[in-house]
Amino acid sequence: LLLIQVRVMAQDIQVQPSPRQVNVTGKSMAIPVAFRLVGEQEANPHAITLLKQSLGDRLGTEGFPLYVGEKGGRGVRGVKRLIPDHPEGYYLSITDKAIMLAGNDERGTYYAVRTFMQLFHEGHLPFVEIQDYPDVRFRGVVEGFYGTPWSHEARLRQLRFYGENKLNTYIYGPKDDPYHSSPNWRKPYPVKEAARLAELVKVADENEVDFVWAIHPGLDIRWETSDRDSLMAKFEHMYDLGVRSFAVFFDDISGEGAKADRQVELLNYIDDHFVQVKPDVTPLIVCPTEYNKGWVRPESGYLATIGEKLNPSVEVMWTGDRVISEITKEGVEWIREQIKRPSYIWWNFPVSDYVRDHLLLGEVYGNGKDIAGSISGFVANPMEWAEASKLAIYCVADYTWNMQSYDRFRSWHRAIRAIMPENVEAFTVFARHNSDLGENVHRFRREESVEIQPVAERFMKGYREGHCDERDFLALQDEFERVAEAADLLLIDRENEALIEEITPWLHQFKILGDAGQEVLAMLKAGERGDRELFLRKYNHVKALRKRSYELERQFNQNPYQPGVKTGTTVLQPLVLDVFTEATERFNRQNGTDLPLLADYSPCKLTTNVPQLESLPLQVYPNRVHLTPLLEVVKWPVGGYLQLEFDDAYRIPGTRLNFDVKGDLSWGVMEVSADGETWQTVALTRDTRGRLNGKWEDAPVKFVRFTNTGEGEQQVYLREFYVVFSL
Ligand SMILES: CCCCCN1[C@H](CC(=O)NC)[C@H](O)[C@H](O)[C@H]1CO
Repeated sequence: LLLIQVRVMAQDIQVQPSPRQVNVTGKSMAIPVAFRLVGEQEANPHAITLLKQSLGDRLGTEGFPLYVGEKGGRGVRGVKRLIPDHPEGYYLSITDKAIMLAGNDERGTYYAVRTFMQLFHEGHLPFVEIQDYPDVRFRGVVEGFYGTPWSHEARLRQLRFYGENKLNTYIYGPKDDPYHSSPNWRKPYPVKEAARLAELVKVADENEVDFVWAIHPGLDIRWETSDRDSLMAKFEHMYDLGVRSFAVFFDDISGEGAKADRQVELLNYIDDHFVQVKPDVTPLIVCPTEYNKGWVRPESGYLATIGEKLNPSVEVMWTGDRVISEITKEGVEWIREQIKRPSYIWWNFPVSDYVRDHLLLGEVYGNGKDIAGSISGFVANPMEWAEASKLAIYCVADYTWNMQSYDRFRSWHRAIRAIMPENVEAFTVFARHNSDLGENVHRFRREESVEIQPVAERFMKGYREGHCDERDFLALQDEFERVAEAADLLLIDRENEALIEEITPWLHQFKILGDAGQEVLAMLKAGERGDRELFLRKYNHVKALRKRSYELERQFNQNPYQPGVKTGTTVLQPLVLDVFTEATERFNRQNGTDLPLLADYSPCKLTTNVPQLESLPLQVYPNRVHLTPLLEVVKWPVGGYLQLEFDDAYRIPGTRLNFDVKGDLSWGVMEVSADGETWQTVALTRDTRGRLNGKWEDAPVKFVRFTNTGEGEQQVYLREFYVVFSL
């Protein structure tokens, strides 16, 4: 056997997640042409399958000895005391005598094989000894977001990805699956969906992932035996499909379902009569109603009830100090006191169901590296974009396996290489500028465009003071060129089509941003040189790009919450707008022109003869326009009208107004028109909260107005008035 003395250093050992203890001798050998497998009968069959898949026909009864198995198995007898005594721990050694893949348990053996497969480095096998085990017991993903649940194919890809990255938990809990939550949590899955879930369980097993099926009964559960029996029957149904891990989610509910003592009674019943009596079911998991510190009401005694009365074997989930928050040592130690057990972290990142127009592709950071001792699990709640979520999931795998050695940038960069090996540079540029959330209800923010941000700030400051720093100018131009290049390279990428399909709207938006950035800088230069003709050419091009950007926003990713497609919102987009505005204002001053500024572009403008509404600002979103609510009483005279005029003809799938008046609104009428001449009335219906809702589904219109056609002046509060429009 040719012993090639290729030097191998510890850092050459590229294993993901990073192993705990690695000793190298510095030597390596060529990969043997044949391996003699020892221990096949006793070892974890999934580990054997994986070995066979990776070694193929090299594996047989002759050749270099390859021992595999769990502690106590004959094949790994000699290294028993070297195997770390931790769940999922393993000992791996490669010498010129033999290869040893020894697990502390079945999953440990599987992970030893996973690590072994990554050591085939350029045709050599390094002589190495690894002792490894994970920091966190349960690691993975909770599909627990609002919005379109992941597809079956996306879930299969996820489970294989978890196997590769030593994640051992996938919790199925999509909020919008009617059989997970109301109204059908009591019903068995229809045949087709049941078969798909059974397949997911099988593929999860093969990848050593616990498939946890969660139920979300709290919206309409009644605390009677009939509903308890319904829930038990549903769990039996899922057990028959192969599910061996179960969860009950009581999050985002109020009323009867939120009562702690009732919840605990049900959970203990499930634990005593289902989990503990079945031979092979893992500990029950519950997501409590008070699942973050911000929502804890001490007088409710909710957490105290959980802590004192819930069976100690039940895992309790926790999202941290707030719904969306970084997980700190102080925070997990606080909750551990309350619930009298380690918490099972539900980390609400990279979930984006409250900023649906943004992609969260940034680094995973902000969580303590010293929390392992106080938590039992750590699962990430992802975006509805499964492939795009893999960036963060990869980093969570790294972080939860070996916290102390976790390096947020190195992990993020390795994630990019793992997900887009053919387009690392382009995807890095794209991810760098698609990571912050923008303003949002949870006030959770992430870094974005970190490298270019100081350059942009310094350049803009200088430009406003009258000088244009050439070096910064060139650096910004280079960055916008890279943005445009990255968009085009990724749009034609075929190595990960599922990912490209998810992010295509954002790639188009990114291309427009790259072009607009280059053009707005060219416009600035033309202005500096007094080249009017060129300035106007660039000015018009940027306006056109802006309009295209708006149209993209109205065409893709439509949803009732944050429709549209945002990219580079924290640094690059504001920079384009700032340079455009400053250069245009300067041009207007120098040439006595009044070229409108970009900010003026809007698809909708307001006209009214009600004095108090004249200067009412509009909140214009890609497919919704809101009137800013007014706190004072509005005096609405007879014949007074408020009119919205759009730049194009649109359908009006929804409109809502709320004047906070007790009686009906017989004095007012809502109408639409395509030409401002002939008008049709929109029927309005009052909902339970006194709001008037309407919609227009006939021919597209350009005008929407509301008029006081009554007998006298009305006094109203403009609480809410919005119109949803779409092409
Ligand atoms: C005002 C209510 C906001 C709740 C938001 N949470 C939900 C529940 C949750 O976090 N459970 C632990 C969903 O999971 C969702 O995905 C996530 C973030 O938007």
